[in-house]
Amino acid sequence: MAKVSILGAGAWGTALAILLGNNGHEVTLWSSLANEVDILSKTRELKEKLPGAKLPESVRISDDLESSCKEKDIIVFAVASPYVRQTAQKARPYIKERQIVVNVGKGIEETTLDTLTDILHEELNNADIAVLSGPSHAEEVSRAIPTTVVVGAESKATAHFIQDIFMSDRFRVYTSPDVIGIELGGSLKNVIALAAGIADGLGYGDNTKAALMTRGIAEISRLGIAMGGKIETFAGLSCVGDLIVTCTSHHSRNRKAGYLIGKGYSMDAAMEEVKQVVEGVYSAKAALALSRKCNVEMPIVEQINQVLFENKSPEEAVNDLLLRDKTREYSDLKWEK
Ligand SMILES: NC(=O)c1ccc[n+]([C@@H]2O[C@H](COP(=O)([O-])OP(=O)(O)OC[C@H]3O[C@@H](n4cnc5c(N)ncnc54)[C@H](O)[C@@H]3O)[C@@H](O)[C@H]2O)c1
Ligand SMILES: O=P(O)(O)OC[C@H](O)CO
Repeated sequence: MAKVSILGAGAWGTALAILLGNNGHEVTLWSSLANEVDILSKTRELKEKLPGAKLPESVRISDDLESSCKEKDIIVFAVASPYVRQTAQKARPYIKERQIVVNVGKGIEETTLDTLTDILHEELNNADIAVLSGPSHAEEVSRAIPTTVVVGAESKATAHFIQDIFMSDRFRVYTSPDVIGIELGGSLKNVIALAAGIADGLGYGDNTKAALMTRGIAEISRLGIAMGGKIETFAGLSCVGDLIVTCTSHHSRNRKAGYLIGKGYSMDAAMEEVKQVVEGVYSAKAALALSRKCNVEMPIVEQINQVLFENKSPEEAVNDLLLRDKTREYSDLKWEK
């Protein structure tokens, strides 16, 4: 049995608390949001986000960061990306040397272009930072629906330690040394999921969505490899796997926001309607900035930015994608004659 603390009691933090509590670990679930602490303490359930999924009795709910961080084997960051840095700054005094910290959020900071593990490295010096990611909607994990994810860590020992703690007969965990590849796949797929949702909202078909998903993977892989990620990771759970689930699932917040934009909502109105964090909106500008910094072409990411932030109509964005200059599918593949 391990002592685990989860910082962030939204849908994902709560689903992981259910998983880890049922795995027999001593779990503390912390939130800075009084309404989350209140509702979970009173009802043991996040009724609006995960109806019917009860926390095991053993899970402790807390609003006290010091006791939540002290003497833990693992601290899990399940915080929406815009709040990761401030949460890490608040937790810093209570984090011990070489503390294992696992990021389970997905995003890139707009102002610094840092991944969430980069932020944790900067704010929690000397902690042992890892990432857990993959196709894993909280609505399904909280109901023990079979799910697979990957954990990335700098050392094999840390990856295996985290794997053992999270793994159950319904939650299979693979390991990988490619932390940056896992982070980028998980964050950038949200931007492509917005595009897939927009195509659905416009009433386009399966062909259009398959095109966006496949060319989206090409864009993510190009950037990811330029930033040091490994090609295999972009064909794995944290990229292709998560892209499939996010672009096709009725649970996806990113796909739903895109769908509403395709139906004519403004970005702000769509985010308001979804009511939960839409990470792709926060990562879209960062993805565009990274593509320019690394000199990597990302036409879908460019069009999504114009739709979100420059009032371009989604129909015009689709036309501009289809009418780009003719090109090869993969520039590395060349003819012999
Ligand atoms: N929901 C899912 O199914 C799921 C699955 C896998 C990964 N994720 C990722 O995990 C992260 C958390 O997702 P979630 O659905 O639990 O998000 P959420 O919107 O429910 O928020 C999670 C936590 O973020 C913090 N937070 C949110 N708003 C805040 C505010 N205004 N001020 C301070 N802190 C605030 C709180 O600690 C909150 O508990 C995201 O990056 C998401 O992409 C989500
Ligand atoms: O519901 P979404 O679109 O925020 O996606 C959540 C997770 O990333 C799915 O693995």
